Amino acid sequence: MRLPSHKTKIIATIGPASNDRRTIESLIKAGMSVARLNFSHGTFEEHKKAIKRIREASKKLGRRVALLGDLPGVKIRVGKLLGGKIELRRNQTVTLTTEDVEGMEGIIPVEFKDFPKLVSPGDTIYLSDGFIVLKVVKVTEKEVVCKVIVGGTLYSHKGINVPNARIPLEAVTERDFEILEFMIENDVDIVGISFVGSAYDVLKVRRFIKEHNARLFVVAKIERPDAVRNFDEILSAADGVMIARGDLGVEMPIEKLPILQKKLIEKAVMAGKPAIVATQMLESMTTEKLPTRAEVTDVANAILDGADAVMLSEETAVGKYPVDAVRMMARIARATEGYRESFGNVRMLEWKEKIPKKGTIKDAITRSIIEALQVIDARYILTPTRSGYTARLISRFRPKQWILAFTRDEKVANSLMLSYGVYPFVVESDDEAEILQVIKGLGLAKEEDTVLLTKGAPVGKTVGTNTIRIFQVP
Ligand SMILES: Nc1ncnc2c1ncn2[C@@H]1O[C@H](COP(=O)(O)OP(=O)(O)OP(=O)(O)O)[C@@H](O)[C@H]1O
Ligand SMILES: CC(=O)C(=O)O
Ligand SMILES: [K+]
Ligand SMILES: [Mg+2]
Repeated sequence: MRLPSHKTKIIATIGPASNDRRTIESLIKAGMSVARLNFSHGTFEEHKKAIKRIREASKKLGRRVALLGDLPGVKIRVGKLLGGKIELRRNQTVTLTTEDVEGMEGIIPVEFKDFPKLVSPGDTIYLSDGFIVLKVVKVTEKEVVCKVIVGGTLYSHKGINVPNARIPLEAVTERDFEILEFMIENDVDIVGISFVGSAYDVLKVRRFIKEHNARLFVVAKIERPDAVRNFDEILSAADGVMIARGDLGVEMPIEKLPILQKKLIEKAVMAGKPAIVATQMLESMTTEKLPTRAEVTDVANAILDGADAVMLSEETAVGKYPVDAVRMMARIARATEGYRESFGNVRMLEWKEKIPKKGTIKDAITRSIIEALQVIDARYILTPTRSGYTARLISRFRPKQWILAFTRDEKVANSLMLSYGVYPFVVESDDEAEILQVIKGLGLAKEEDTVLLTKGAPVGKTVGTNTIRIFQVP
């Protein structure tokens, strides 16, 4: 086999434009590591088909792909519009209604009965990730009459944001738990929790997963001010985080996004938890064959900020060029990754200094790995890992070598598909001989290649990673 040409993980959302066998295979070949199913859209039937196709394609191509299920959460949405869309013009009067009607010129149905209670005259309402802006003029029991401030084309089921409203709802809804059950039954690997406000929201999902004897890697989506404020506790409760810039860019002043992105990524990377950057990364490729300069630069900068993974949404869900979009991300990643040490925010040699000088065995091992990599020209870092933790700890330092992770557990392997520079393999036993056999068998290494292997040799009761071995492949 050949390892991917890029170490940054690429997440692609599967939707009407990509939910067929051929496109899914092409997405995998182009470099998709994780397929995202957005349960805000589509039916269980469609998602079920997507899951089956992805699993089959991944098997056929011999390329691991993890499944990320994204929960809808408390997002308020536009209902169904006649013909799928309506035009909104500046200064026009439009009525948002909670009645169950199809939308048309001047009338927009809202899928949330208490919507009129959330707003008062003078409030600003954002539609479609903020592309369309309305000002509230009048509120009645079932209607909110607005004036269009910024117009545009509105599509069915687009999101509605009212940044200052206190939404009197739990972040994780009853509907979310039904979907979570579907994800568990259908063997999804990673769950994305939308509109997390505090660690409590994450722990509720964790408890539900545990009660169902399931295991899902839990990603907290940071997309409202509360989540930014409570980021540290959310990060420690979750397995990974997503900077969901679509909603975050409406819920917070948009100009704060760039610095926020850098700060949050840095914290997540240091904690050894994958950081995903999402939304509008190659937005113009939804309709164009090539991205803008600004988009290419955005992807590259997210990588230099230290992101583990970059995500495509409508580009691959409903866009005209889903495969080209993934291919483009892979190209940008490949061209950028080599410059991490000189231009990046997460630099191995600087980060090494953040490891406590008086710390745990793991700290000592991590430090030794980095020292060793500076001295020898190793081909790979070979890491047996039970929970994925060791592989993620090493990934934090973004070595230029691939970290090949070996685990007995399919779920752990799939969760590692989110971590920068880690390529996971499922093995029956994680002893050295088997690992060497696997990599030689796959043609990844040849005799006399130098490799660095981490091990957990029993010391008293400890069986965590406590040993490194550097040797040439026999
Ligand atoms: N099955 C589908 N999966 C994903 N997106 C879809 C699907 N069908 C239609 N779409 C469109 O593609 C866009 C994808 O963007 P994205 O996945 O970011 O969703 P979103 O609506 O912005 O919601 P969220 O903030 O929950 O992710 C959606 O806004 C929607 O208009
Ligand atoms: C991905 C997502 O939910 C957002 O950007 O808002
Ligand atoms: K969602
Ligand atoms: Mg969102």
